[in-house]
This record gives sequence, structure tokens and C-alpha cells, in this order.
Amino acid sequence: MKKHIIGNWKMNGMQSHLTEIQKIDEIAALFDNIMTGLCVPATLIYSAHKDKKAVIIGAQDCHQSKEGAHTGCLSAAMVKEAGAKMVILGHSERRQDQGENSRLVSQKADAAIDNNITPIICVGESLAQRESGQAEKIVSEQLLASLPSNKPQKMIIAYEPIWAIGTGKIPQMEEVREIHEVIFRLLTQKYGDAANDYPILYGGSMNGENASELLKLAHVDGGLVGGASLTADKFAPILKAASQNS
Ligand SMILES: O=C[C@H](O)COP(=O)(O)O
Repeated sequence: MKKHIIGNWKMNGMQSHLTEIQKIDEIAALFDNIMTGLCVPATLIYSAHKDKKAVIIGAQDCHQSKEGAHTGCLSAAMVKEAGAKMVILGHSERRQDQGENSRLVSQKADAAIDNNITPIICVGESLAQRESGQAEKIVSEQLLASLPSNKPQKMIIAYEPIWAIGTGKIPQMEEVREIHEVIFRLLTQKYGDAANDYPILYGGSMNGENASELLKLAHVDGGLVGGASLTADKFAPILKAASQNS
């Protein structure tokens, strides 16, 4: 499987940042043995996806319903029409800020799949859960409850320990390896051989310095990158590391 490196721009990015996306696209085109993605704010999806050589544009959320009275929300069909090919679902920031639970994430994953958008389903434990030895249990429960109703053709899972997001801290490599193995095992139990087609990404303070070591681990099929995806200068070393470890 190709390594997948997907940037999550979160609530960052104005029209003036389209030039940075252009630069990232130029660099991504140099590494054709990996998949490079950028999940941008909804306001940038349309402009960002136009005329791209390599980078795949995604959204950061979609509503679970097809349409209706949901002020301020965007359906999967809407983000698809704007140009999104994938959508981040259940990011811990949304689980926390918007109170999203795994059942809702599963419904959103169904909506994404119905519209041929690849769901990127995020799971991860808090620091308290990690320190009390519950990381594996929490991630397993979250994962199983967040999966779509039916076996998807395409799906990406992102393991993001909450305490590693934006903090500069990452788990021990062995801890990352263990959780990725657990995720792969659960996917295999549920989907059989199809589990080999679902990339499992690591997210949380991935950068040009730690990417190579992380991407060498078994079942670490790529990264979901926040801060280090905002500029081509910081993103490029991660793409290079992924290409070298593909
Ligand atoms: O979705 C991306 C993650 O939240 C990681 O963010 P970060 O790379 O800034 O720690």
C-alpha cells in the first residue's frame, strides 16, 4: 500500500494561502509513490482542488443527513461537489468542541460512503486514559463504534493520541506500534482481507524529524498531519520521509 500523508489544516487558511497549496502540490508531484492529501476548511475546498497535479483535497467534516433544516452544516454531497474526495470524521477536536460521539461518526461515515467520499475516521485516547493503562481499550471501543454500517470499499483510520496533538510530544514508538497492531487486528476480524486496503495513519505532532521513524513501524501506513502541513517547507520533509519508506 502507498503511504498516505494527509494534512489537516483545521481552522487555518484563507484565499491568500492557496499559493501555499500550489507549492505543496508541486512538491507532492515529485513523490508519486505516495498519496498526498490536504483537508482544508470548507471555504477553500473548491479553489484548492482546481488544477491540482498530485494533491487530493478533502473536507474536515460533513453532516450525517442528506439535506434539510441543519443551519450551518454541509452534507457529504455538498463537500463532494465542492471538490472533496475524502473527509475527516470524529477528530478529537470535534468530539470535544462539538460533543460528537462515535455513533454520530459512524452515521457520518455512512453519509460519506454513500457519496463516494473516503471517510478518515479518527480515534485516540486522552493522557489520563493512557496513563491509567486504558489506551488500547478506549481506542478499540471508539473504533468499533465509529465504523460505517457496511464494509466500505475505501476507508482510512487515523490513530491520534489526544495528548500528542499540537503538543510536540509523541508516544514511544512501541506504543504507536501496539495501537496500530490492535487497530489492524480489529479491522481484520471485522472485514477479513479487505483490512489490508484500509490505511492506518498516525497523527499527533508528526514532523520532518520524527516522520521517518514513525513511518517505518508496522501498520503505520502514513500520517495525519496538523501544524506541519501548513507550509510547504514543513510538509515537504514528511512527504520525503514517506516516499523513502514506501
Ligand atoms: O489531524 C491532525 C492532528 O490533530 C495532528 O495535529 P498536529 O500535527 O498539529 O499535532
